[in-house]
Amino acid sequence: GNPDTCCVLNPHRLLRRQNYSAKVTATELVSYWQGVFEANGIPEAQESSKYIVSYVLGAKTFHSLDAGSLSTPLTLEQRQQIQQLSMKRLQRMPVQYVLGEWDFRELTLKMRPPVFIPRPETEDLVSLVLEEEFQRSRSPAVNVGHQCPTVVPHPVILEIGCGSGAIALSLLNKLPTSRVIAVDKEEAAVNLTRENAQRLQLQDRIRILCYNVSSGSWEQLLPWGPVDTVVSNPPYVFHGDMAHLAEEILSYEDLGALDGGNDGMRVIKKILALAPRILKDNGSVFLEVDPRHPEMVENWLQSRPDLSLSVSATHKDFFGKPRFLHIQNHKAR
Ligand SMILES: C[S@@+](CC[C@H](N)C(=O)[O-])C[C@H]1O[C@@H](n2cnc3c(N)ncnc32)[C@H](O)[C@@H]1O
Repeated sequence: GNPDTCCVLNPHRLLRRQNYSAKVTATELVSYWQGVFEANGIPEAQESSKYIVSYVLGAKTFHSLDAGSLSTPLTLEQRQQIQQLSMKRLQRMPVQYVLGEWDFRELTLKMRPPVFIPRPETEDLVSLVLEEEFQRSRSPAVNVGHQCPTVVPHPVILEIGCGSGAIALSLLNKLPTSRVIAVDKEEAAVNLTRENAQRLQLQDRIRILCYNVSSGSWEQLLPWGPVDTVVSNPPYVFHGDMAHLAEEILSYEDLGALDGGNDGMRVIKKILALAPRILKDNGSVFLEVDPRHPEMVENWLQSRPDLSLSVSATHKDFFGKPRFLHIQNHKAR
């Protein structure tokens, strides 16, 4: 076959042909690896290449590199590290796992397969919880009389399915008087949340438990008594849609983090059945869901009046799709 095509499809051979004493700049290496990724059908070829080169140069984004770093020839070690990381991307590993870290809101979190990589839309789920907590802290009901009108509440938040800890740790970071219980059924997720909490010095206000919402006993979730808020980005993909997910997801991420069963509601229903047992009166549940779910959840809650929960608001994601549910508890436990 055409040797050039052959080399592009086989980057080892192409790299051997490169002159290792040549001076190669960051900009040139970005184009080089972009070309290799494109020739191999790797999605987001340019972005992947930029992230890898920037990471090795100690920057978050290519955009943030100054003119000096862009024009300085890379060292052999840097080029070899870029090659090593790019080889992983060529195996369709998501760039977040390739780099081993990713940003979520203002935090940099460690990432490790197969623990679910936080998605950008989930940042909006965190914003909704923060808005509610800020509103509560301003509400006169939380003041404890004349002696101490400035007392702020100390919300207790439960996150179900914490993955890497993105939601739980972002909430702790923004709510300095809050405490969070973060649970996940997977040991790998619990360990990664723990590591991320420690790296971010947020370990003192969090309890991290291996807990399966389908089988665990609710008493375990109350180390600090009834909770103000339950938040979850549960597995909610309809089982029939799983096969259409990108190869990056199917090969590297834990599919148990995504597969919500036939109607995507398997774990959602477990969370809603648990919520009234552990929430304070007027406590809230915030869920990220599929756009088909808000109506399905409303119907299901109507068929379960015993849960005393109702949808109080549905919020849209940045594409205008209904993706976030605010559900409220109405009665004493
Ligand atoms: C979509 S991921 C969300 C991870 C993280 N909260 C985020 O937004 O990046 C769902 C998480 O729920 C966990 N999970 C799935 N089923 C569960 C169950 N029955 N009980 C507890 N956690 C569960 C998965 O292991 C996974 O970490």
